[in-house]
Amino acid sequence: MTLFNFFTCIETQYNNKLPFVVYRKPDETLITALLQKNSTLNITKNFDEKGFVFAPFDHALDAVLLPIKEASKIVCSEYKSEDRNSVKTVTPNIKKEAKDFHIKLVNKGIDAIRNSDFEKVVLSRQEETDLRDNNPVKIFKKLLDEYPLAFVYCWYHPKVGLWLGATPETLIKIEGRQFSIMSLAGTQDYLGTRDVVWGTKEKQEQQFVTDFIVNSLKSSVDQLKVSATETVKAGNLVHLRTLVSARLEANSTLKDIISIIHPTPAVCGLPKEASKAFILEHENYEREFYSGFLGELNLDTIAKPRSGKRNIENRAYAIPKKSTQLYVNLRCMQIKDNTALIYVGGGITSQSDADSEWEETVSKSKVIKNVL
Ligand SMILES: C=C(O[C@@H]1C=C(C(=O)O)C=C[C@H]1O)C(=O)O
Repeated sequence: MTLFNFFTCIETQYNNKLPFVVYRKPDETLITALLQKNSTLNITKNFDEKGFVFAPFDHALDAVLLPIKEASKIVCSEYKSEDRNSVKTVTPNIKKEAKDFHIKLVNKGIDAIRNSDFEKVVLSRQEETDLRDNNPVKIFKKLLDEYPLAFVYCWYHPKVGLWLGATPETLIKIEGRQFSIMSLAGTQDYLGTRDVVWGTKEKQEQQFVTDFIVNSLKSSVDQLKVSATETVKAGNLVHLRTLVSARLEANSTLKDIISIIHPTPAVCGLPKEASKAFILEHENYEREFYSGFLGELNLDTIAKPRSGKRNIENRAYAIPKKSTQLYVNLRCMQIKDNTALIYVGGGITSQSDADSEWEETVSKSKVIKNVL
């Protein structure tokens, strides 16, 4: 399909108020869109259908499914970045009350940690920005251009809303029974190199995430492996990242694994229930789908042979498998009329400093503001 036709189909779908998702996976060129043929709001409870899932932060709320059987799938492989002369300087437009509220919130979190209510909590805020242009396809293209290493998406349902983002964080990838989970936390501004020194606060907050993933999964998986921790670039920021991989035991389902790990301490806290209760009580807005997850669910794929040789015998061993690739919904926004609601947060530990945590959310908000 030509580039023009591809984006015209998406615009028509949006104008007709029909649900769709369009996305590009990290470091790939292929863009995929699923266009739902009706406006039904489908929900998944068991994560056993095939389609695209969009799940909220609060796992007590419903996850929306775009079922593959109710959708037309279109792809585009020839997208090239356009030179848009986009203005990159972001004018700070932050209300003093918003800053004061966030600093108070972080200090409340630090006090609760010192009081041993929990060890880590991720506290966030929502920032409103007026849009010069609210065309989702134009904004999606800018996200594609700016963030080639992110999972870039635009998701729409007339009964739910319009969301876009460019997230650096994978929640889980599963092919057959083999899976990997990302532990991503710790943030610094990117200053031209990934060769940076990390403080104990950042190392500890990321270690909390890795330990949580390993400890909560070790009894339901085999062959658990933990990678070395590295510094990764995500737009104007760098983070610490570790990958945990394993095989699902025969009697564990995707639903089991999701309910164990989501929301991870990268977006919620540790322990999960106490930090989540604090978030729901003290943040002054609803996270909805921010820090939830989204992605392809149980799609058919052909598993590649293990050997690098691409010969006929190898192809004979290629096995059809189900593949799930879910991403954490970060560096995202919701568009309502001419306003973008941008969502940003950061991990608070006993060593946090409220002013630095505020600055971290300001840096994170630039990921989205850069494209508006
Ligand atoms: C919560 C966010 O990001 C998460 C929190 C991070 C941190 O506290 O350093 C880093 C990456 C993400 O796991 C966000 O971007 O809103």
